[in-house]
Amino acid sequence: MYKVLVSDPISDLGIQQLVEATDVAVDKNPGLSEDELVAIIGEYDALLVRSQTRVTARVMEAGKKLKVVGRAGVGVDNIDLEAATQRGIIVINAPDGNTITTCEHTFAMMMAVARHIPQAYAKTVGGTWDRKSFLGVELRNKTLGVLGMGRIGSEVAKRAKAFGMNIMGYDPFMTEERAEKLGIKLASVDEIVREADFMTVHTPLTSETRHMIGRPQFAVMKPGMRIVNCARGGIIDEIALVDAIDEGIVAGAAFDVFEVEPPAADHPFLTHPKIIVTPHLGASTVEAQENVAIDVSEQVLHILRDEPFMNAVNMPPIPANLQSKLQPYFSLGEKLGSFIAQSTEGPVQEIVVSYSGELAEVDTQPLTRYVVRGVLSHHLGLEQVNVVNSMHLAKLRDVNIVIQKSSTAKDFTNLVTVTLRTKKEEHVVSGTLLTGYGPRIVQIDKFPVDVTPEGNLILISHNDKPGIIGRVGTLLGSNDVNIATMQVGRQLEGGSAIMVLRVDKGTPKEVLQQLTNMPELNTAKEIILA
Ligand SMILES: NC(=O)C1=CN([C@@H]2O[C@H](COP(=O)(O)OP(=O)(O)OC[C@H]3O[C@@H](n4cnc5c(N)ncnc54)[C@H](O)[C@@H]3O)[C@@H](O)[C@H]2O)C=CC1
Ligand SMILES: O=C(O)C(=O)COP(=O)(O)O
Repeated sequence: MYKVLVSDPISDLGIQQLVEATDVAVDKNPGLSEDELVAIIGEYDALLVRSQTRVTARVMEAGKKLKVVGRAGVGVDNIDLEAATQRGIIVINAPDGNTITTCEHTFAMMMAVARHIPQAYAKTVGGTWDRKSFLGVELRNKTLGVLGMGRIGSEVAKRAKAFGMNIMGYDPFMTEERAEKLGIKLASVDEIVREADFMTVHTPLTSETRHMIGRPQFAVMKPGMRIVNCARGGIIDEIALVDAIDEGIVAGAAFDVFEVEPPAADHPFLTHPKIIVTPHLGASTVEAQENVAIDVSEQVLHILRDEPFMNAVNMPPIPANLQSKLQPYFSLGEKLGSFIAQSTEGPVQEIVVSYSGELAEVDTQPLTRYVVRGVLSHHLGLEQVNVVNSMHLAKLRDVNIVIQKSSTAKDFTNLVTVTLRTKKEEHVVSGTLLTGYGPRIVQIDKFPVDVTPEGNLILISHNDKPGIIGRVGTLLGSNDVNIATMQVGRQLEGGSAIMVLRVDKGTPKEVLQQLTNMPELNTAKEIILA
């Protein structure tokens, strides 16, 4: 039974599929402190959060069984991604479910700041009928600068056009073609601050975006600018903004997010007459909360059940068409890695993965992660290594990963070859997927073979002499080790050769030793492929 902890207020309807899953038990416990979370996280396989719970390195460390942290929303700045990656914990988010909702909140804020709605409301309900103090401005014919043209920024730009606004957009990944399609002008931050009448930010908070609007930008800003932030506190320098308003540069600001949340009681935004605020409500609609909770629950279920999943934040995304090409090779890649690690002695120095045939034409990075996982899990344990942290763990241990590609694969449509170099020796294994037969190991070092990569194997290296196969069979038989299949590979008659035996159960160490002691037999290694 998988245990899932929900530590922020997340839509009940959205997590229904988790609650109803017969292999999952869900506990809801919102509002935990870091210490409280650390105390209980050890028993959970998955953690579901929004933006309040801080999933720190301490929480990850205590989460001994933790496989996935699911963020019902977009921003993952409350989750220590580095710590998650190191521990092989997958972090997923629900990037699409709250786009429209946050875009609509941005408009609510933009119009509220243009027409002084919160200030006018407060005065009216306070008993004062004041029609003079709240002269507003129209959006029509004004220029809107959008910093960050991702999901939300693009939706904001589309809607702003309906208001008759001219739009300038800045995003490092925005192409001229896309800008043209959206009917906006690509511009730099500098151009936007100098020319726009309204500005809205929709980037994540990163070292690059922190204070991207600060004193130098306010210094050259078009007077009368109105600024909206429904993305992350800290993208706009809060103190510099207050000064810019007081100096008459900025006419008003609408903020949904703060550098520190909740803000201190004496935060200048809370009392400034030209700043309006909401308490991080961008994603807070019934629809968005259901959407993000449904999306994240679905992916968490996949991860817990070892099924393919989407939206991992600490792993590069795999496009769907690539996923369908690579998926069948994931298990083969991991088994080749595991096979070669078990058959090669000494500390690992280099893993060379060669892809030939059609595989050489696609991005095989995701498959390489499986191969590396296979190699490292032999040394570090299967629990420690997964496809999220396999490359990271290899790098930490100074293991060099080399990728080679060749468009021809001799007799096969595709071939994956893994060479393992240790301080002591070097071995090679190749595998493929045979249509109708499934995965096969087709070469071990220089010997062609045909081995199904599963179960308990014994890999023997020997000299090709009469009688040796019989003696191996007799020894195993007399020790109650039943041989299911046997493959022999050699290059030249009487030369060096290998034997791969599939046996029904594990082979005791003493038996392997007795095999190794046989004349004409060089090594005998047990290889277990799950
Ligand atoms: N207030 C709220 O409740 C909510 C806030 N958000 C926040 O809104 C922001 C945007 O969300 P999405 O549009 O879904 O993300 P997204 O990932 O689709 O878009 C972010 C865009 O910012 C761009 N970007 C990154 N660095 C940049 C830089 N230095 N300058 C300009 N652009 C840069 C990226 O290229 C990307 O296109 C995130 O910070 C997210 O956490 C999202 C949902 C709700
Ligand atoms: O999705 C995001 O990035 C948000 O900021 C929404 O945060 P929330 O889930 O409302 O705590």
